[in-house]
Amino acid sequence: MSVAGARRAAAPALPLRAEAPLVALESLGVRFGDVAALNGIDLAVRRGDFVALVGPNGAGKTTLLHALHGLVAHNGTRRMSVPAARVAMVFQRPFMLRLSAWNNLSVALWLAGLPRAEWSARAHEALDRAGLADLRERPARALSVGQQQRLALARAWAVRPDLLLLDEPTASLDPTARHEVESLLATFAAAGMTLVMSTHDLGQARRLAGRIVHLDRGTIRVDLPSADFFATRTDARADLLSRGELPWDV
Ligand SMILES: Nc1ncnc2c1ncn2[C@@H]1O[C@H](COP(=O)(O)OP(=O)(O)OP(=O)(O)O)[C@@H](O)[C@H]1O
Repeated sequence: MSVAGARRAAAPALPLRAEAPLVALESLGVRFGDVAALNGIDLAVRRGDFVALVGPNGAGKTTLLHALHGLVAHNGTRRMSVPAARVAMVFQRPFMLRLSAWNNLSVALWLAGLPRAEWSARAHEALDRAGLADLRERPARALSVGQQQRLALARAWAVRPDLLLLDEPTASLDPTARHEVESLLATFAAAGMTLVMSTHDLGQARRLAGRIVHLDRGTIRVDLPSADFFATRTDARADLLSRGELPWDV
């Protein structure tokens, strides 16, 4: 069963749909000087969603992730339904402190304000989940890039964010490491985490996400359940194909 399918089977659909969105952007715009990076964005992310943001270079994907996080000045509205919601972000290139893998996790748990009594159990569980238990004492920066990215995901998982934002999380990885990261993300999704991920890999979007948002020049052109996006020959798909964003076999 696909990740989206597993999630549908596990989750009671109606109560989730009835809830207020975890985060909602309404008529949101972001400018950098003369550049309108985002314009008229209406986007509601609900608990348990796995949204893939797709679109060409410069479309506004990273800016939209930052807007969801509340990190950029904007016009329009950004609403979060959970007060003091935890939002975590994972980048294309993992950023590790010059500490052991274990201590990188401990620092994240400390910064998240979690009780010290919980740190050990959370760190063990997160490292196990990421397949890094044997590497816990290694300097994080001495790990391979793929291992560091799994550590970044373990670090995010350990604090149980309400929302996990991922900016092209596999763009720097070889196929094996990419597969490992995708498997880990699938376990996060199956556990009910809410994820929004930018990617240039439409195959990856199809494998992981339940919903595809296609951005172009700062506006949302398509926002569809993944099955509908890939089942229908939308203008967006044709456009992505022509720009080389979408391989022919997806
Ligand atoms: N800090 C900034 N200052 C000025 N312009 C910016 C800044 N950040 C982004 N932009 C511009 O905003 C637009 C959207 O950029 P953004 O990085 O969000 O696109 P993207 O879809 O993530 O692109 P890519 O796929 O290349 O990562 C681009 O025109 C970019 O040049």
